[in-house]
Amino acid sequence: MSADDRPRLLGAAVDRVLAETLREVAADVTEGTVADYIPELADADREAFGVTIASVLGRSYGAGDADAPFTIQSASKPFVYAFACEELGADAVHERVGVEPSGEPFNAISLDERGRPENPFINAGAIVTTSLVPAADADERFRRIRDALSRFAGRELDLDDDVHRSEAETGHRNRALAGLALAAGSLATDDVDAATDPYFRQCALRVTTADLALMGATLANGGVHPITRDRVIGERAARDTLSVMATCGMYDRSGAWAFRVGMPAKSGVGGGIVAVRPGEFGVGVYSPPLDEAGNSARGVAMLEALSDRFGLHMFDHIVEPVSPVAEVDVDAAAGTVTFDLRGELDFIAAEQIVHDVGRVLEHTDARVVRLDFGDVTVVAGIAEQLLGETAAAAEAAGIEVHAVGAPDRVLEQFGLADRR
Ligand SMILES: NC(=O)CC[C@H](N)C(=O)O
Repeated sequence: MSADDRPRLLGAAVDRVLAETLREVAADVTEGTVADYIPELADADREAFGVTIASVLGRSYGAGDADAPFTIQSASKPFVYAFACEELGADAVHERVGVEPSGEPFNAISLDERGRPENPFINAGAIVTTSLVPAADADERFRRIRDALSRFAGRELDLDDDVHRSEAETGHRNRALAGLALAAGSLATDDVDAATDPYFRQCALRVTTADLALMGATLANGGVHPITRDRVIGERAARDTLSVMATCGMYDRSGAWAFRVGMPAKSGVGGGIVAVRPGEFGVGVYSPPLDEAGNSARGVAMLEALSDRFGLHMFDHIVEPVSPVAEVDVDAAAGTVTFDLRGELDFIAAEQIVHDVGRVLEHTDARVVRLDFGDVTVVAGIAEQLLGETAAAAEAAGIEVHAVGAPDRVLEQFGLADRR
C-alpha cells in the first residue's frame, strides 16, 4: 500500500457497501423507460448506474458510474427555488407559487385557487420560480442561475447544447404552462420566453452524481458548501428548500417516497435523483430508465435500499440518546451541586437535566446549583426556555443557579449570562 492509497482506504467500507447495493439493485430492477419526449434524452445509456454520497465534512464515497455526466433536468428545481428564496425572501416567492404536493405528474396543468402553481417542483411552478430570479433578460437570468447552481456544486457547470436545443424545439407544453401562469398573474415576467428559455437551459446543465451529492450536501450543511466553504444560501432558505423536497420532491410519488425512503429528495427525467440527510450528507444517484411517475426506477430502488441498510429514514427512532448530564458532583461541605452537561441540548435533554436537578435537590440540602456548559454544543430554543424558567423557579425557592464553562453566546441564549 502506498501512502497515497491510505486516505482512500479509510472510506473503502462505504464505497464497498455502495458498490454491493448498486449490483443488487441492478439485478433486481430491470424495468423503466428512458425519457424520449425530449428527443435528445432518448440516446442515454440505459445501463449507466452510479451513486455518490458527499458528507458535510467534505468527504465523498461513490460506486459505479459516479462520474458519468447527464443533464440535471428537474433536479435543478430545488436549487433555483433556494436561490430565489435567498434573493427575494420566501414570502415573495410564495406570492406566486404554493408549497402543496400536487399529487399530479410533473407536467400537470396546475394552478391553485389563487392562480399559483401548486409547488415549485412541478414544471409549472419551476418555470414561475425561474421567472422570479431578478434579471434584465433571459440571458442574464440563466447566467445568474448557472452561477448559483455552480456554487452549490463547487465547480463551474456547463450546458449540454444538444439537450437544450432539443427541449427548446419541442417544449411546447412548458411554454403553454408558462402562458397559463402569465394569464393567472403568477409569472414574474410578461414575456413567456424570458421564463422558459432560462428554464430549458437550467434543465440542460450537465452534472455527475458527485455534483448532485455535493449540491445536496450544501443543503444538508445549512447552505455552506462542504469543500469550498462558500455560503451559497442562508440557513432559512436551506430549511425551506428541504421542507418542500420532503413533501413535493417526487411528484405524485412523494407520499410513497416519504413512507419508504424518508429523505428530502428531487428527481429529474435525465435519470438523476438528489437526496439529503439533513446535517449529515447529500446523495446523488443516476440511472436513465424512469418509472411511470418519471423518477429513475433504479435510482428510487437504490435510495430505498440505502435508507433501509443505513437507517436513513427521517423518522427512524433513535433508541437511547446519551444522557446530557455527564456527571453530578455534590460538595456537601460547600452546599453546591455541579452538573456537567454535554452535547446538543434539545427538549428531551433539557427535560432530563431539569429532572436530575430536581432529584438531587430533593436528596441534599445544597443551596447552589452549578450547570457546567463546557461540553455543550448547541442549546435549542425550547431547551433554553425550559432551563431558563427552571433557573428562575429555583431562585424563587432560594436556590442559586450558576451557569459556568459556556461561551457567552450559549449563556446569552437562555438568559444565564448574568448568572455566572
Ligand atoms: N421532470 C423533469 O425532469 C422535467 C424537466 C424537463 N426539462 C421538462 O421540463 O419537461
